[in-house]
Amino acid sequence: MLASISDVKRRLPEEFIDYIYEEFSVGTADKMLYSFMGDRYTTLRVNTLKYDISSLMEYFKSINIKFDRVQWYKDALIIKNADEKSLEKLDIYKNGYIYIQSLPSMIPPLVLDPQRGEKILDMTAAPGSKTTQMAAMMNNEGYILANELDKIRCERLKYNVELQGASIVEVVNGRGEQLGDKYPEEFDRVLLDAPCSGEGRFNIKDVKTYRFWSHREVNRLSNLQRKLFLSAYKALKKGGIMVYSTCTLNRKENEEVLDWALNNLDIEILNIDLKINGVVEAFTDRYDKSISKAIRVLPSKELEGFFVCKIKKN
Ligand SMILES: C[S@@+](CC[C@H](N)C(=O)[O-])C[C@H]1O[C@@H](n2cnc3c(N)ncnc32)[C@H](O)[C@@H]1O
Repeated sequence: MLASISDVKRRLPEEFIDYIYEEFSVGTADKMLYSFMGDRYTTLRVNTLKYDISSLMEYFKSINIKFDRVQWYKDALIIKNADEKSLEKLDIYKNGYIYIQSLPSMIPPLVLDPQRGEKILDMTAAPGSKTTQMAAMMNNEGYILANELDKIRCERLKYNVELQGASIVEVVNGRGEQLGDKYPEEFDRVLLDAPCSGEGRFNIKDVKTYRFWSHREVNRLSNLQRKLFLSAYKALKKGGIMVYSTCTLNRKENEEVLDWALNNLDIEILNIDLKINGVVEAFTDRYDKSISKAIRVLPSKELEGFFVCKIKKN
């Protein structure tokens, strides 16, 4: 039986649903709730270290896999008639020629824009979607330190880095909070794709996505995100660029972390140039107006929810 919006309201935490209707217009909130029914198209990125988009499209045509291109990213495809499981059976998957990744998750590396030869820190990196994307963007020239706290996820990160042939990546297992003191002002760019409450990826068919949500957990994460932000700031060279991103919707883990950072650190927020449908400005009603340069990807049938901000250290 098909799920309905009342199933979404019944299954997700009531306080979370109330929050969505308080923060967004009824029309937008309804659309977001529809998105929590799940069932998005599978999307992927070609690994340009091993393959290229033209060959991939030719190959998919030859095996009758239908796809759409993504107007803001030439290396990404939306797959119309195959799911993740069937793509995983293909040799191009097993050999690391493609990486299955949601579209919004591809945005933070595009915004960070790592350059060949640079030194990059990926502070919370597993399972490595963005680490491997950055290594490909840099054509394996430069250096990426990819850190992850969770031991099991760290193994997954190592596996993906290896499979994708991302040879400039060094994987380490530790607390991101400690890296700023360990590597002061060492990196040209830092990605902080922070641990978060994941509200943008809630799916009523997968209880793991929302089971642990609570206001208390959101507050805990907001505190952790500030510590990670401070560490990322310390590890960044003066004039360096960092990206702060989450896949969650609430203010505490997004605008409020930035507002805290603007009040306590010497940073400025930069414009994001990508033109993506379904993207809106961050909230500024209670915060520094420059926070409007950060973007919110609203969760929809096409995209999971995301928050992305580009920051310069002065
Ligand atoms: C949003 S996920 C990262 C996703 C990853 N950037 C990607 O694109 O594949 C956040 C990661 O942070 C890790 N983490 C949580 N607390 C951490 C900490 N204090 N230091 C470093 N990593 C942490 C989590 O285990 C999780 O793997």
